[in-house]
Amino acid sequence: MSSPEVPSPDTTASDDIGKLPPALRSMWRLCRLGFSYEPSLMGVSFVLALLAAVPDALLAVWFKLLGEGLLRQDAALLWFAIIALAVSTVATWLLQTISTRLQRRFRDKVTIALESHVARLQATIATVAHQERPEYLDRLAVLREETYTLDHMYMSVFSTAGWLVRLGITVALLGAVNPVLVTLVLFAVPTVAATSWRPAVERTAQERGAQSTRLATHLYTLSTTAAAGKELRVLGIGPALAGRRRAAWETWYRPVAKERNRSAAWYAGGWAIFALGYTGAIALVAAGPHASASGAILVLTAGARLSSYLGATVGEIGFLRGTWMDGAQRLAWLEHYAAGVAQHANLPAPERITDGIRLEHVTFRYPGASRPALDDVDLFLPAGSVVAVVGENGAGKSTLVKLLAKLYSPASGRILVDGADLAEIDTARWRERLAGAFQDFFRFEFRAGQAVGVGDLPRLDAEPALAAAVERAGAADLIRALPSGLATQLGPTWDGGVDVSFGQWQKIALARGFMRDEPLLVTLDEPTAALDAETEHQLFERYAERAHLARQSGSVTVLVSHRFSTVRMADLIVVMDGARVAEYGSHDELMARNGRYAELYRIQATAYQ
Ligand SMILES: Nc1ncnc2c1ncn2[C@@H]1O[C@H](COP(=O)(O)OP(=O)(O)OP(=O)(O)O)[C@@H](O)[C@H]1O
Repeated sequence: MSSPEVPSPDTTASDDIGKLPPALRSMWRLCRLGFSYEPSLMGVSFVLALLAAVPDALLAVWFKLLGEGLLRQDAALLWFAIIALAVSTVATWLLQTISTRLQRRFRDKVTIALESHVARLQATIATVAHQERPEYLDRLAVLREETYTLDHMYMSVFSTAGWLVRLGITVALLGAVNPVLVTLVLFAVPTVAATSWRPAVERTAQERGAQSTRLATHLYTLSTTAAAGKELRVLGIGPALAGRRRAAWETWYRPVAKERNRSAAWYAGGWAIFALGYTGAIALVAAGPHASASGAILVLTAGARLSSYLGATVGEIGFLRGTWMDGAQRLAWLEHYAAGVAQHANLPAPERITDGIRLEHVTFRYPGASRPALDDVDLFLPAGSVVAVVGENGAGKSTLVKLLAKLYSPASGRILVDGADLAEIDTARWRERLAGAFQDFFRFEFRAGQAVGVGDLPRLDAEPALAAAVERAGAADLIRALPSGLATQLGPTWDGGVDVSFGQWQKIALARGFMRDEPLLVTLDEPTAALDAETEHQLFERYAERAHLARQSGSVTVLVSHRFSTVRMADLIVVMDGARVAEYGSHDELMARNGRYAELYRIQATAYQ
């Protein structure tokens, strides 16, 4: 089955992340998505939910006949009513039970499919802005919570359809006693309106405070996890953090509670109106012009059921309005955003780099930032070279690396790979040819071999490749010292898991970055900051040597480091200053120029003497 079309958000919105896409189309799309995962289970569950409603709603008729049989002393009618009551009750129970079991199965299967869909979307969006910008994070934080409840949506749709069938039959029965009774439905309108309006109002208040909830969750994680444990205790800021968490939660909760109280008052008012109508209906049938005992029995039973059916229907509609509509809209927005970011780049990555990577007037500003992180950068990174990037904190070094990895696109200017615009090269294929490691690496708590192997997924368990990567990263001693070598589980919270030091985690990250054999670009963004200067120096000496031997592959290595002893062995050194390239050249050239590099180099050399 083809994937349902994704509704596009309202791009006329002034807010630059765009409004959520239209509600109905998003909800319909989510239904079709569920159907595309499990068509038969969904179809059968739906039909059974409708069928189960019929005998349940007919109970009022059998009660009426029972009353009539008793009043008329009609044994045949009495027995018919009794058998019909029994059959209806058993049929309702049986159909309901089968339907619920099937719905659960459907729900379990769809849950995992939907969660995987959302996770895949977020993890594969080509750029990282959605994981760094507060507006995106707030929108996605709500979606992440809702993903766990989206599966309830399908159950709720089935139930709502069942309740509507019950309502339809009940209203028809009431109409048969006295057509005026159909107007009872009108008395339910305020309740239905209040119920469907309620979640939207509450949701808006929740989203307005989403940043405070994120802060509260962040502070809770800080207070309860090991990562921040030491600092927290040494600084003695635990109680202050707990206080701030409480305050952040209150900031979120106060307006939400206010909205909840306001909408609850409207809701209660709606129900009071229905109660008035119901009382009037009973009075009309029991004491009106054509009063009859059996009519009164039917109105009493059907009317009472009407109110419970209505309660259930509006409850489901309220849930659907809240979760289905909102979740569906957010999901459709995420899909649309992912498709938009996918950039229709279809050039393949080159087999090898023959000339080099050229940055032409590249300017980039982070969304919301007042000044550019890269400003009119012109640079040539020759094929087969090791290029070191140095500069003060915030000079734009990591940003340069992020642009080369296509995690962001330049606002203006171009990055050319052997003359081909990087923007035109398919992002996934470019990334397949990247390797490297970052200072803010991730600790993959897998088996050590897999924590390295994910650096080149097709060779996840390929022992020779793992051993080579470990050797390149200078991590062989570390792996040997682990109780089961590459098979050792990392992370103390897992069964038999071991913890390793920060520097050792960094070596594992580095080995992961060295998994790919023939990358076009290797980005090493301070990947050895946790290692001592001597170890880093030896590591890069070996690395640079190997990079020079493999020069003919054309691979370009970009190394960001603050250690000039490491930097000096690079073929080309780029000095960044205030988002611009201040100078570049080899170590000897830059020393001879006696500029910024020479000054920084001497300061560090003196400090180490
Ligand atoms: N995700 C982001 N959102 C907004 N601004 C950012 C983001 N990342 C970096 N910046 C800003 O962009 C500028 C360049 O940052 P970048 O991380 O490239 O510097 P850097 O030279 O790598 O610094 P360091 O040596 O400290 O790692 C800085 O002013 C920084 O505050």
